[in-house]
Amino acid sequence: MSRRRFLGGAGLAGAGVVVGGAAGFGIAEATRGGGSGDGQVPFHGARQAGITTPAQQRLVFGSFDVKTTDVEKLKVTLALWSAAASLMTQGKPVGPTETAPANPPVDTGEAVGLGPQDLTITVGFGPSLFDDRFGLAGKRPAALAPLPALPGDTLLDPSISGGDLCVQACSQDPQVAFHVVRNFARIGRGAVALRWMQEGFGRASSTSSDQQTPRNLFGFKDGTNNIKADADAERWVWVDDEADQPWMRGGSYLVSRKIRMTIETWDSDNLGDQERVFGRMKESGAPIGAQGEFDALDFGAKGDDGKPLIDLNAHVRLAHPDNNGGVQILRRSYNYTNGIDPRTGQLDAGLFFIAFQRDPHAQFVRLQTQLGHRDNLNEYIKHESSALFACPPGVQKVGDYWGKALFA
Ligand SMILES: C=CC1=C(C)c2cc3[nH]c(cc4nc(cc5[nH]c(cc1n2)c(C)c5CCC(=O)O)C(CCC(=O)O)=C4C)c(C)c3C=C
Ligand SMILES: [Fe+2]
Repeated sequence: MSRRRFLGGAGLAGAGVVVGGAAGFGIAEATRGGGSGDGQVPFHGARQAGITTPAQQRLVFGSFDVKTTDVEKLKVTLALWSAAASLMTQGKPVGPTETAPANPPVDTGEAVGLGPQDLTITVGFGPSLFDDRFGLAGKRPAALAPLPALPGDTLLDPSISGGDLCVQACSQDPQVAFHVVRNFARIGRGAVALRWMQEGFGRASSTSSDQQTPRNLFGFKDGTNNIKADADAERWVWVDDEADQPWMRGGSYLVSRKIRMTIETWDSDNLGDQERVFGRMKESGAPIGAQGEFDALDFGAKGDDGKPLIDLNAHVRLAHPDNNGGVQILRRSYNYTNGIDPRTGQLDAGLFFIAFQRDPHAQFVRLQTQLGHRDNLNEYIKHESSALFACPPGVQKVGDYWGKALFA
């Protein structure tokens, strides 16, 4: 298929995907809905949704390997995905669910009638996409160099790490989010294949001051000191005009870490120690020694015994910008459970940690190096998977596609 043909939409129609027309633009003013499922987050825009968008309740995250070595097929897949995403974020199927009885329906059907549910679909490119298969080696940004080995990485499982492409689907409804990854896999069959997938529930990071701070599976408020102001996002999340690779301007880098939490051990720990681990009070979320959740952390405060109120290896002390040269990240994590670990009979559950930033090496790596060495929390967690993706700027209009400037 020629470049002109697929950019003209012939490829989309040929693959059975209805190309989103001008209807996709009419929702620029759409509001985020309540419980009715009709909340829409605009898909088209200079920046991808699903990064600074207030975190929805549910996540389905898919990592894909590219199976073709034909760059045109890869581009067609990304164009098909972009057209399908425009439709799904409006609550529409990606094509007819009723076809001739002899043919499979184009849309798989499970999201019909559920509404858009604040769906956002965020796509990223892994470092491995920039090997010698697609002629992209010279276009890999310095910030997309693979993550170095970090303390605590010894238990990482390569089969659930990395990937050439990622899709982060977030929604208020789990089936709407699942529908995205399933249909992306279906649309891309022959060109891409799912490598690993992770579901998440109960957003475990507050990303907006309008949201009540949610709790992680250890029962602590998570996201209190997250990036919430636009100015901080400009400084720490979005790649700006000085980027070494122009195609990433307006994008962001996503780091994911599946972090198993040893819940049974945690549940037998006493409350005082649980609070010492984080440096915050469990119920209120306040820093130890303070009253309110949003009170400042005072790392110099000492108790009657002369010891620091916030332990020297407390998670919040080690992760705080004051102790990391000012560095911040935008956390957008979700709780997860994959049932019971058959080897131990214990809960297989934890935090699917997602962070967005403009430079993962200067930000995530710096934080995790310090946390991995000293964090009190390490006694109760295991990092099981790791991935890094460059999320390009947004798809601006119908006919454009994720990464168009990369392939230009
Ligand atoms: C490398 C970055 C981080 C990893 C990995 C990480 C794992 C992790 N965190 C919690 C729970 C909490 N984290 C909290 C704060 C916090 N965490 C990080 C970074 C990582 N966390 C940062 C930058 C911060 C903010 C520090 C600050 O500025 O004060 C908190 C406290 C509440 C809050 O501010 O969000 C909790 C609770 C878990 C359970 C976990 C791995 C499973
Ligand atoms: Fe944390």
